[in-house]
Amino acid sequence: MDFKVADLSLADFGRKEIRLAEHEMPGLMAVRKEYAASQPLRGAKVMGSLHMTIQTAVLIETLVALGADVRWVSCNIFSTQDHAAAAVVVGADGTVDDPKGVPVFAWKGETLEEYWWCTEQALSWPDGSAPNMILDDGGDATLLVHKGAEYEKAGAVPPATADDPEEWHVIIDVLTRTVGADKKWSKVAESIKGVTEETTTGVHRLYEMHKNGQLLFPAINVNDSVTKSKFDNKYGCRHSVIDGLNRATDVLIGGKVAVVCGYGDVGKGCADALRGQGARVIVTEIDPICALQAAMDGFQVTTLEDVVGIADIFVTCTGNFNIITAADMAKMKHQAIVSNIGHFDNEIDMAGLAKLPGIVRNNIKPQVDEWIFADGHSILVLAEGRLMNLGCATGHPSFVMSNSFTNQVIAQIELFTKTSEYPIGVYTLPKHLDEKVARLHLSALGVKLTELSKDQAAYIGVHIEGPYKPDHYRY
Ligand SMILES: NC(=O)c1ccc[n+]([C@@H]2O[C@H](COP(=O)([O-])OP(=O)(O)OC[C@H]3O[C@@H](n4cnc5c(N)ncnc54)[C@H](O)[C@@H]3O)[C@@H](O)[C@H]2O)c1
Ligand SMILES: Nc1ncnc2c1ncn2CC[C@H](O)C(=O)O
Repeated sequence: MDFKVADLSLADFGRKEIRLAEHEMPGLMAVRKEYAASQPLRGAKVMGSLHMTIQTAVLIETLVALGADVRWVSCNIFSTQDHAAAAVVVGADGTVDDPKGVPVFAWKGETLEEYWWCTEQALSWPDGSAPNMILDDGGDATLLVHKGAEYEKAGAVPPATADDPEEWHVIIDVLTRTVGADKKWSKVAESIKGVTEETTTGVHRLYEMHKNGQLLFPAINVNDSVTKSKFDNKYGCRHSVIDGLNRATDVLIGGKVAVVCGYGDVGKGCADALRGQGARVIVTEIDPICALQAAMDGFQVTTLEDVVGIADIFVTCTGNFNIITAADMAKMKHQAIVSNIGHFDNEIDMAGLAKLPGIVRNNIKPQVDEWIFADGHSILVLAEGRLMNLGCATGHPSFVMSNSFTNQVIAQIELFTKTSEYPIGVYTLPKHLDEKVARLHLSALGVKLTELSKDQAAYIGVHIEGPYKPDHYRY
């Protein structure tokens, strides 16, 4: 079995934490039980590109329990938990000397070249065959397949230019090496029945590709299951943004001024958490509705320009780019903390910061850098601008990821077993499946649902067993 992880001897530690996590992931354990006999993913060859954490290990082993053949990478160079990766490779029945688990290509602290090498490895099986399903988070695996097929069709790979980001140069290098007469990427694209996408930014990429007529296979937007984005994005970040700040800096948050850029699902969770720690939280927004929500939730809402010189902590969560520029950072207080919890690292202009005259990078510890400006003052940047809850901490806890990942498994089953019902396009799961995911998580929290009477159901126009809301309902 081919794989590449940091240290296989960490497998025993990882297995212990996977066992604890299973207890906190009732949705995944329930679908393992529900589908154990029918094996709906038998024949599925799933390439996964999603943060290689203990929670993801439970997801991977659920896919395998349902019959899937899986290969895995992380979707971020800092988010892998090495003991989780080791445990997945070794497997529950294997040993370090005789691993019987799943091929994983991931370790914490990958270079960009290594990251894209890992993605390339996981997209091809040892026998030369290709995956027939992708489970993506952010869309990097989907991007590599699409660009490879596009350039094979065009007959050439365009060179990266000096203005292109460093990562695009790395991607072009991979494609220049692999695009050729054998039509490797076109065959991969033809083999794939569909992709299930985890996150907001990845979903945005899918809708853009489909709008431009470029999408090569159907996609399920897992992010917009209510039991994903209104839970993971909000309550998950509410938990893990503080974890990231504490593990990175141990700075007191109470009494400080914190700026949250973006008041969507993630921003709502982050602002709530920072206020809970006693910070005075200021929100920036472009959307009048989200800005009004923030104001009515009691937050000051203003522009970054107004507060960049007085704030102590910055958290970007917009899914947009260049939210905090190098010029902004130069104006910040001494030892202000700058972080991003959005999917990609382009929310903070790290390239612009590194180019400032006289700037000095002083590494404090892994994923914590002091950047010292020519005038002598400095700021602390977390995880090199990459998502700090996974770069500086361990991401969301298991229970909230169980909601997200139960949606992922259901989406994989939908797309793999009912492909003909999904012509190329981007879909969300039907509401009854969303409500099913919620139901699977209620008893663990001691929830006792009220039963609708027949008359009440008729009165509000729903079936007793649901769905309980129309598709246009906003939770
Ligand atoms: N780190 C994690 O664990 C985690 C979890 C879930 C999602 N995410 C990522 O976090 C990001 C945000 O996700 P979301 O679900 O909250 O998205 P969202 O679309 O719900 O919220 C983003 C908000 O940012 C606002 N915004 C956009 N540009 C802005 C700008 N220039 N200034 C201020 N506000 C701006 C938008 O109006 C929107 O309200 C995405 O990249 C998503 O993939 C990360
Ligand atoms: N613990 C986690 N394991 C895997 N992925 C995680 C974890 N915490 C946050 N994430 C990020 C995925 C999240 O659903 C997203 O939308 O980015």
